[in-house]
Amino acid sequence: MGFNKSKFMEIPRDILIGTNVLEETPDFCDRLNFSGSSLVLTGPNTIEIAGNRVDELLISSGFESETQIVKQATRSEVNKITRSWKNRELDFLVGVGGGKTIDVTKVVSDKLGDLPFVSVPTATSHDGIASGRASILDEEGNKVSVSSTTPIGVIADTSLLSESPWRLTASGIADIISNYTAVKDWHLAKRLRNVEYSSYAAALSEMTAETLLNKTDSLKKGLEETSWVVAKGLISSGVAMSIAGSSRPASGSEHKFSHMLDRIAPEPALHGEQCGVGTIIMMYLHDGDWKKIKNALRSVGAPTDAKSLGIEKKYIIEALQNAHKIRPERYTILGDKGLTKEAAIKVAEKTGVI
Ligand SMILES: NC(=O)C1=CN([C@@H]2O[C@H](COP(=O)(O)OP(=O)(O)OC[C@H]3O[C@@H](n4cnc5c(N)ncnc54)[C@H](OP(=O)(O)O)[C@@H]3O)[C@@H](O)[C@H]2O)C=CC1
Ligand SMILES: O=C(CO)COP(=O)(O)O
Ligand SMILES: [Zn+2]
Repeated sequence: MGFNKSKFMEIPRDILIGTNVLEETPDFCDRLNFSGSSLVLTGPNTIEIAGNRVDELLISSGFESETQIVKQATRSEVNKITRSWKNRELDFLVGVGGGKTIDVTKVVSDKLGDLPFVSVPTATSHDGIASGRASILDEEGNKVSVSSTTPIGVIADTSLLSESPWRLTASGIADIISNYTAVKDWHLAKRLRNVEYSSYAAALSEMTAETLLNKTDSLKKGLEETSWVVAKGLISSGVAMSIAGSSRPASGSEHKFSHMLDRIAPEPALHGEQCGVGTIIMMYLHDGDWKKIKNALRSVGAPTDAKSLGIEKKYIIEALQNAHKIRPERYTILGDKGLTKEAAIKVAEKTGVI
């Protein structure tokens, strides 16, 4: 009989971080006592950036390795990959790419009987790098956050990460900053709805956002130091989710807003970018220092309004009106009824988002 994963506080066993550490992938796999056959799951672009290199390194060190491209983070993609590999000899998985690829790797690992896997982010764009949570689109096209396998190891190559497009890094910074309102929402839900709350997870999440916010002036494109700082923040945020056993410490009303934009906007922006703009608005609703959030996002070049998100104002308003319908059991500042159209316009105008 399997254990109930929600009772586990799973965190990665080993995290390798530093310059050119991708080259140490086979040694890292040895250290994790892996042997035999691996499957490298990677993205259509990231296969060239790191996926093929990981595959080559494993093969040249005596592992058997095959590669498969993950096209999208959907349930059908997960099922397709699982079906093709479930009767094959596989000892471990390696997820190489952005948030979507790593999320799919987590769920495939879960479906293959908790097959151990290593997370190899190619960008510091999201805080799922080290967490056991995954966001997957279901058959109706709705994003669902599921508990899945936590990576047993993480390889964060700061030289590779520092060469990724700055837009991805800025998005990851915004995903961390969004912890501010996620924690405020969680605390509110504890007071009003008596929900399960972890002070440790909340404190870690908030401290991670605070630490990064105080460093935004030093975060610069192409600087390896920046990749170190952001990667550590993303890992720390992932650990907060593991302690909580849910994404609560890193996902509140601002994430609901982003998930709703993913559903309704014809061309959504990046996950962290949308969450960052959501944080400005939700901070305003919480009567917090939303200007500080906005200035920090602006200073790293992350979007702060509809125009820089590349999303028409009407979708921002629609998303604000409907965000509360995402995962309705997760109580936030948006309440059970959400914002009226008038309130949505008002808050978006006041904060300069539209
Ligand atoms: N599990 C969790 O706790 C969390 C999950 N998420 C999820 O993660 C996803 C967001 O992740 P994000 O990384 O922003 O989005 P994607 O995974 O969609 O990646 C965005 C794009 O960047 C490309 N890319 C990645 N690395 C590089 C690089 N080094 N150079 C050039 N291009 C690169 C990807 O390539 P390619 O096409 O090859 O993939 C992709 O085209 C969302 O689905 C979100 O829900 C977000 C936060 C937390
Ligand atoms: O994006 C996340 C944390 O940053 C995960 O949150 P969700 O559970 O809302 O997908
Ligand atoms: Zn997020």
